[in-house]
Amino acid sequence: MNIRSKNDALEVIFDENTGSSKLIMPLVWLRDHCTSEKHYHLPTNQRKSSCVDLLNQSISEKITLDQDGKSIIIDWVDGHQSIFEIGEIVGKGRIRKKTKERGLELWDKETLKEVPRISRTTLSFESFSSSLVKYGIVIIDDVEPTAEATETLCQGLVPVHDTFFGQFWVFSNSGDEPAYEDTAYGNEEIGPHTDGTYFNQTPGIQVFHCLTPATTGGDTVLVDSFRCAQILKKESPQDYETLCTVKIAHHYLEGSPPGSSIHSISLEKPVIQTDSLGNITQIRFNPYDRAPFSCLSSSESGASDVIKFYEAYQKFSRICHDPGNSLTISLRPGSVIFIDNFRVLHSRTAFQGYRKMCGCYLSRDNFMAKARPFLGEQVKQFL
Ligand SMILES: C[N+](C)(C)CCCC[C@H](N)C(=O)O
Ligand SMILES: O=C(O)CCC(=O)C(=O)O
Repeated sequence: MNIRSKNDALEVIFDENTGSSKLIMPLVWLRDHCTSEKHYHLPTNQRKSSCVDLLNQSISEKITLDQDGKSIIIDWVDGHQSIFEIGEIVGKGRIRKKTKERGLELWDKETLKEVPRISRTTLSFESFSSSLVKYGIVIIDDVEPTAEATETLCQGLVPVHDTFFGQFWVFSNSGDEPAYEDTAYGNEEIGPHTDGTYFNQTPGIQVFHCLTPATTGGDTVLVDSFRCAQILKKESPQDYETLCTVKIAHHYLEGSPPGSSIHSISLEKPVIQTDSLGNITQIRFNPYDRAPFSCLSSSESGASDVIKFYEAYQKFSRICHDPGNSLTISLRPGSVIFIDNFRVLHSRTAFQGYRKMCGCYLSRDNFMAKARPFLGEQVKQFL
């Protein structure tokens, strides 16, 4: 273990079993991470500094290692002293390694033969959350086939994510239940999509329970869009990049044209959302609910960028529609499906006869808060 002052930073060289490692810690970063009482409110785990004076405070007078070489002690010019336990401060500061799949099992038709299932009678939040995080889908069986029982089950698991569709919905193609102006309330085929792309706060988890199946058709097709994005990246990195950067808006309109009006519209966001390390964090894909693409300019290069976007979007859409990448199931009364709406696309085949569904959206943040204690370190940080 070795420390060296370098202008406005501290160079730390330490042994990491496999050899020596070097990290350069800017002094301003160290002062910002001081967890002494002056800067950190322990009972709430919140920082105290508003940062108005942070750089002025970040001038060191003396930097020393404690006797056993485990902590760095910095005396700052304003008289404050910070003590940093080396293992802890390195853990906080090191750029998180890009983990390949963050504990996620990306799947296609070959690798996931069926949706993971749990019986309500043996249900634990641990098994529920680990399947949902790993695969983006899970079915709970042996549920009483009523809207009330489904609602009670969901409320016991995760708080509902409310939208203008209501907290809990019952919908069919009969016109008996309240209907919105969306193809979900008809019997035509709807291709793979994520829901609520027209909300800035995308619903986190989609729940469906088919209370009355159609006479024929009405199957559910599920697609792991993270896997599809991975395929796109491999086949065509440039198109992948385009979908990570070009931002588009989605909307939900009400009223028939020409009198239709916007009821909900999202800010422009990319189809593939990634974190700073390039990990995919969310896919927002709904070709049907896209708002007008306001992208036209007088420049030729602008026009070619627009064409590039359509080429990338078409390629991604084709991958998402490839039967080799999807799993088709028939939802049945008694079985409730939970779908990660940031990752798994759902679609419905056309159907004949009366069909009744119920379901709701669940809050993804609240799900994750409850699930984190059951998840591995890797997964906890990334989702
Ligand atoms: C789920 N529920 C039936 C209430 C509404 C369905 C909305 C589907 C819509 N096209 C979207 O992508 O959001
Ligand atoms: O009817 C279904 O099975 C699903 C409809 C749908 O895609 C939706 O509600 O988002």
